[in-house]
Amino acid sequence: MVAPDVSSDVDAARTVSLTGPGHLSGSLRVPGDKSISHRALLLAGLAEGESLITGLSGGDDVRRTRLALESYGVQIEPAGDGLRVRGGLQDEPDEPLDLGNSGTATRLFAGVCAGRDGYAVLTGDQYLRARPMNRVAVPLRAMGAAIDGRRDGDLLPLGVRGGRLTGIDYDSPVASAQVKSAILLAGLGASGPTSVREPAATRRHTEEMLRDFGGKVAVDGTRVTIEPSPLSATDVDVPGDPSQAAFWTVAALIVPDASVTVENVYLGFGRTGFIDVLRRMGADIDVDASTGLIRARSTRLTGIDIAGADIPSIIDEVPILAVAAAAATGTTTISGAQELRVKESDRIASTVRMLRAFGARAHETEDGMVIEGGAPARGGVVDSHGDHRIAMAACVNALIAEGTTVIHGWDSVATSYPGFAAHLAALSGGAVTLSA
Ligand SMILES: O=C(O)C1=C[C@@H](OP(=O)(O)O)[C@@H](O)[C@H](O)C1
Ligand SMILES: C=C(OP(=O)(O)O)C(=O)O
Repeated sequence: MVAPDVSSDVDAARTVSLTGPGHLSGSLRVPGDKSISHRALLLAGLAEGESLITGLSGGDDVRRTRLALESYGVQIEPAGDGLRVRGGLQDEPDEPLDLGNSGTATRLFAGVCAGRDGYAVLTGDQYLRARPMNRVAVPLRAMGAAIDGRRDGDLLPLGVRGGRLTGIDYDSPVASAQVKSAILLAGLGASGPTSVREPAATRRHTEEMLRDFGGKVAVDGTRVTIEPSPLSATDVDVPGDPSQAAFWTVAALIVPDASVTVENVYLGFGRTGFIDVLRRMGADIDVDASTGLIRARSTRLTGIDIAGADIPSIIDEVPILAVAAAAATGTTTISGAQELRVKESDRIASTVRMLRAFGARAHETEDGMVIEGGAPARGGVVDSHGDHRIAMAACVNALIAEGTTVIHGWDSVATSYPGFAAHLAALSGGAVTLSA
């Protein structure tokens, strides 16, 4: 069994190379779920009392949430394998909040800052500073917060002057758990109830965990309502990240004679769409929901159509599913995925470019891509465009490519999965290693 978060020197390398084809077998645990880690720390910070949070993602994104809470005066200390968080935020942070590469941390903190009677500045790295923030700023302004930023208030750095919010009933134009979460967090301290309705159901971590911390949350279909309520401390043990398990699942399916088991994975609502999609492609995958186990074995995959309704539950898995599609027989069409254009990179463009670097036949459409599977993969040169998921997807594709693959921008992987390279080395029995 390979443990989560085994860092290696290669994690910090700007450029790596590896040579396929590789062999793959064994079992592992992936890092703690990133979405749940952000929320566990944040809600513990907002709650009255001390919470012990274990199993956290060791990636830089979650570290940014911890640092932002500390800027708000929250006491956070190591305790065994976890962190002990003593809840209680000051009205305003002592310094600008630098959220690094994390869209989730930024949007969730926008909601927290809006609910506090103080001033906060939110910023991040060059990729985050290009991502849209009006999707959260618009509803938070409607609740009474004053929010401004570059490009008509849409881009970081954002200045937020919060406090004295009024509850709203908001119809979100975008299916986004980050938008939903920002509004619910702001609603915690508003006068009156706050509701948000999404156009399609997204991951439910915020509403589920708010309840665990004593929040008054009601869910009616795709509409969530929060009553202003104090939170009280509770311990959280974060399960493994399904979005990271997806890389090893696809690797096991496309590498000949492979079998990989991932244990202790979160398999709750809105996160297992990649398993459904892969099964529709013919994949041999076993799931044991009671232990969070996913086992995948080499399978001949077939191309399918992946459309709008599938997208929210695979929103972060499209780059690795595209690798599976390129290895499949037949054509895969992905549509209704325009949200991918505003992730860490434009993931429609960067995924298609990555596939083409391996000799695959793929092209962009406005809201997705078309991949004609079956072309033999040959090693190529890939640029991650600063996007961890493109770098990891390229690494998996390299396992079935003839020759050497070079990946520029590998260091982005540390935002979510330090130790990915060590896990690959262990699963391949030392046969595939990344060289810096
Ligand atoms: O709420 C969350 O934790 C996340 C929601 C998704 O973003 P959107 O809400 O922008 O779709 C996802 O892409 C991101 O990695 C994590
Ligand atoms: C989109 C992602 O994260 P975030 O929006 O938090 O930067 C991701 O991890 O794929």
